[in-house]
Amino acid sequence: MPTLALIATGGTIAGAAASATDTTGYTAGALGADALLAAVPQLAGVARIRAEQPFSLDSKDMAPAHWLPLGRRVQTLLDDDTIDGIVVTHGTDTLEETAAFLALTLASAKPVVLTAAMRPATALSADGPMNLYNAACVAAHPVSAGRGVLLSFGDAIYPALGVRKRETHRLDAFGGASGGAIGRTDPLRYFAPARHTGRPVFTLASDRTELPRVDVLYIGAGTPPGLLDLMIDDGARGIILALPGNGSLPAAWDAPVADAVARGIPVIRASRVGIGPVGRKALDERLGTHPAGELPASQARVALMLALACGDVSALDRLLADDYIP
Ligand SMILES: NC(=O)C[C@H](N)C(=O)O
Repeated sequence: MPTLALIATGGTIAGAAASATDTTGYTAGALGADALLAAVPQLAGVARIRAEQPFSLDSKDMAPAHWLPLGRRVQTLLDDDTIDGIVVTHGTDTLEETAAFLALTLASAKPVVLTAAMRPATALSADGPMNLYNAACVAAHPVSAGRGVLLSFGDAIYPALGVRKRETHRLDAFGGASGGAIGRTDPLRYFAPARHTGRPVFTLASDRTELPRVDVLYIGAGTPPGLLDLMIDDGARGIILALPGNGSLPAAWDAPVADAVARGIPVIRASRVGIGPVGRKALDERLGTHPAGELPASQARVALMLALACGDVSALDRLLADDYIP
């Protein structure tokens, strides 16, 4: 029987409310890993599970200061010959950021599977127990090896890079990049490859405690381009523009963006549209911007933080190239 490490970090999957019908007024991260495991005795038929709880957070409060030790701990467990795979339970709100961080920094062919829930553990028809069971099945199965970091959620399996929360309340809250899910857990099967398969794009120094600041700026019709300088003057070292459509830059932004790039501030063109790629355009050559490819703005931000931390902004173009992520 395989051995899995369960790293519980909080979230609604570990949430508790005063009543079983309350799915909004609950405390995320109220329950520990032992309670999550106790709710799914069927896990005993899937794997031996060693649980640990580095923190218990509502994921809205997750930050790079949590990603860094989490990533180091996951890598240590991956390097342990007695561990066959890892399951990370997490809140849904910033799961896409943590997933991207792990996908871009871990080095292993062993499965690393994130999961979460939309209803607290105390709710009628809580989705957490089945999501946890499925995530353990995914992490324990050899067919999941070499597919990089995955999200198992709502009977679907997504590659970490490109995944995004797309619904505020529905149980199938996540969507993938243009290609969507690469597998399902009803039953477990894969029908598409994952292109990012566990080789790290960025390798961080082991004593790092923070990442360079990168901000996301949502561009509405008529948003003043002067905001760019305000963010840079306030300390942003890189900028993600969440632009209309397929990453269309309003003409008034051309000069300020070119100026920011000339001052050494990398700028990534992402989209404020929920799903779909942002490909390279002639303006990227002209202004020195990078297209986000299939990454949502939230994950492009993580990628740029890592690129700046490693002094390797050119890695972004390899990472974000249109053909990199399925
Ligand atoms: N569904 C959830 O997990 C939401 C929760 N606020 C969290 O991200 O921790």
